[in-house]
Amino acid sequence: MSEVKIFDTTLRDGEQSPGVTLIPEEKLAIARQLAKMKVNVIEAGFPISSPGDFEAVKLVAENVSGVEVAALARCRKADIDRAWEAVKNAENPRLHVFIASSPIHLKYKLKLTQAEVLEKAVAAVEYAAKYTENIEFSAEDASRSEIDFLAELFNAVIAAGAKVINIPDTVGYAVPGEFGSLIKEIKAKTPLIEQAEISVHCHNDLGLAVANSLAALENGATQVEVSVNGIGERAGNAALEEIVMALYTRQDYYDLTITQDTTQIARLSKLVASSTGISLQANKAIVGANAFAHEAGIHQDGVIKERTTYEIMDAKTIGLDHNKLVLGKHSGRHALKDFLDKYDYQLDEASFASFFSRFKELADKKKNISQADIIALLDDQLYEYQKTYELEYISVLTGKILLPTATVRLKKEGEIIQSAACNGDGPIDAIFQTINELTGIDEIKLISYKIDAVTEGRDALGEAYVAAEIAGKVYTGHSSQTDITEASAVAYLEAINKYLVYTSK
Ligand SMILES: CC(=O)SCCNC(=O)CCNC(=O)[C@H](O)C(C)(C)COP(=O)(O)OP(=O)(O)OC[C@H]1O[C@@H](n2cnc3c(N)ncnc32)[C@H](O)[C@@H]1OP(=O)(O)O
Ligand SMILES: CC(C)C(=O)C(=O)O
Repeated sequence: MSEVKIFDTTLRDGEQSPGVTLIPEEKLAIARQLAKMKVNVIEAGFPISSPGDFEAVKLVAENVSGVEVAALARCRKADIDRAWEAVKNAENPRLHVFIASSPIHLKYKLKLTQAEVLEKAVAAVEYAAKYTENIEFSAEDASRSEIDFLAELFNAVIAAGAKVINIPDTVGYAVPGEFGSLIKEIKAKTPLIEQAEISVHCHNDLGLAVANSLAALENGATQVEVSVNGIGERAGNAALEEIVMALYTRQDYYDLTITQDTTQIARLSKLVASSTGISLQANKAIVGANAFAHEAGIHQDGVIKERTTYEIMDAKTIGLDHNKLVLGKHSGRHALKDFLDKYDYQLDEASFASFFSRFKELADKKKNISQADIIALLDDQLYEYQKTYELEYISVLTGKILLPTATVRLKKEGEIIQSAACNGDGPIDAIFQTINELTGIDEIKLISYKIDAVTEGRDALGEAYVAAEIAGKVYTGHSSQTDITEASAVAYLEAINKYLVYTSK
């Protein structure tokens, strides 16, 4: 079994994502987390590109241990000098030099012949070899290059001292079978190939970066270049988490080993998302919010009975606490029952059947059903409660220079009581405090309060949710009204009424 080396380029190619700039301290924090995950190589930047990037590479090189640190350079002496200056104090520094090899790049961009490119590449590797033996050479746009020239180029740079030859699919043009064959052919056509490691660097323009990288690994590549969350130039790079988890999960298929700590993935992904501002789509493989969530009843039933029916990975292996069963329109009885068991609610068969119907009705109406929604629905059914207090009238005065003042009139068992309180941190707080005064229950701790718009437009229904702790137990209330102050007051009274039913038993 050969070991696959994970070369992470989040801090170099990842930072080439449009709109992303990482300050040196952010790069250091990400590099530390990458080292914690035990990636083999961190490409920390392209030092000639700016003083800030030079600083960042230096900071990473001098402060992160247990991992190789690489710096990128064009085939120019000034680039190589600058890259070495930045990376030289790393525990194991690597110089990564590159030049394009495809006809398109040679003709239009570099305006060089193949012979001139070969000469520049060899000269650059020989120059880098003055500093270190740890040299990686990349043939940019390799997948659109002529294979014989590519093999000749690789052979020449290996002779000049390159220890890793990298075969990038720079513009994400290759498809898996083709890219796998390219690696095989390069191996066959490059006489000195045994003296170097073969690396691949795939872009995701056709959504094939991971598939192409895996095809390359199956055909002899042993280093794969990746970025966290797949960020990078244009559509990005092969995603680190997807490559690592594919190799980890499919050990039955691949004859390859990895040495990374997969439990650091979730943390790393969050750190990169927050530092770069590139948030993740919910269905992103491995690290998206839905990657370990199940909503369909048949799937939830399967997962409750045996997790592996619908999960090929355990959420814990990437550092999450657990998977999620999301209750919604597509959920079934087993998932709802599981939720009730978790919260220790016992319902007989008839009550459960009616609760399930009410839950489905709510799910049809509401896009997002929260835990609080279900508990409120359940409370409604469980507490066939007597409404000790009912709202008769409410008025709230508030404004920029006014202290919020609420006047509340309640009906208590046929009798009208009224009070006004001029206090509170805002109009809703003033309402709640006035109700406390009227009911005489003042040891109420508001645990959560939220307002959702149930419908759209100026006449939207507002749904208020209240969870309040009274005498050590939590009671919930909810109410939908066009007036959100009224909805809030009714929801708050509902929680109090439930408490009164409970304590009178
Ligand atoms: C596939 C990749 O991801 S490669 C990495 C790409 N990353 C980046 O470009 C990010 C950092 N880049 C930068 O900050 C700037 O482009 C710099 C500092 C590197 C260079 O800036 P400038 O000197 O102003 O040049 P500019 O970027 O406009 O053009 C690139 C020049 O490098 C040349 N060049 C490109 N690749 C190479 C190479 N591998 N080796 C030698 N020269 C190269 C181009 O032909 C062009 O040369 P010319 O000025 O003689 O026409
Ligand atoms: C510098 C090389 C490896 C690169 O980023 C690419 O070809 O995409």
